[in-house]
Amino acid sequence: MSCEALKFGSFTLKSGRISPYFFNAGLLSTGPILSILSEAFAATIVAAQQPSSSNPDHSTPIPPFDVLFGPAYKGIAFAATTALVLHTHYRETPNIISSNPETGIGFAYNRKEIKSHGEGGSLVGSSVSNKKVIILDDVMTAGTAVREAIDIVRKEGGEVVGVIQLLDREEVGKDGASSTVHEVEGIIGKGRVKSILRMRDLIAWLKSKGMQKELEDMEEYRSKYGLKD
Ligand SMILES: O=P(O)(O)OC[C@H]1O[C@H](OP(=O)(O)OP(=O)(O)O)[C@H](O)[C@@H]1O
Repeated sequence: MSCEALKFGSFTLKSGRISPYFFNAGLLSTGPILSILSEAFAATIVAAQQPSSSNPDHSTPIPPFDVLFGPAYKGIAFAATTALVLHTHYRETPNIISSNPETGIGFAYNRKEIKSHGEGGSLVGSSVSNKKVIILDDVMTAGTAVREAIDIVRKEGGEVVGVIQLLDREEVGKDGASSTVHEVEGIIGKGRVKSILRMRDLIAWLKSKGMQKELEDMEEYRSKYGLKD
């Protein structure tokens, strides 16, 4: 909220839903905030790699991996800075990396525009061929960006073993039943989509701050579009 990446009010989403909150990760754009953010991505990855008994939601652990992929544009910074944090803070942690620990975790991203000169192609950064890859992004709505990223990685011969999003809005899809998270897990495996924050965390935080009006609006939205546990 301090940098207005999270706003409360009335916002029309891509889905047409009128949301009482809006998240614009493009405003997470200073050194201190990127530092907090990449620490959180790295810690979420490492927690998701622990055996299910010590893993927060007891799901199948994400296996050791090689490359972080950030969908253009906003995902690019997340992948780059998290690769850096995994190197500076976690390189001694066993079994994070499936390839040579000396090389460390790579990062890659897609181009939105086709480039016909120079190296060409739509993938930039570390090769994902025969590599295990984790995709990082801010939020999924319909899941278009993440699906596209999965396709790019697969086309290049890589395997997507996890998706980490910054915020899970915990909403039902258009059909009123499944969520985008469930749909993406249908592609890459159950329990392989993780998030740093969930809508329920925002609600708990609003409660702790006594922000009554925002809390009521969020509860109302959740009763309409929220995932049923
Ligand atoms: O699940 P989806 O329906 O794809 O929506 C989520 C995507 O949309 C936003 O990016 P956008 O495509 O606007 O690109 P940007 O990062 O260049 O702003 C966001 O950063 C996600 O990548």
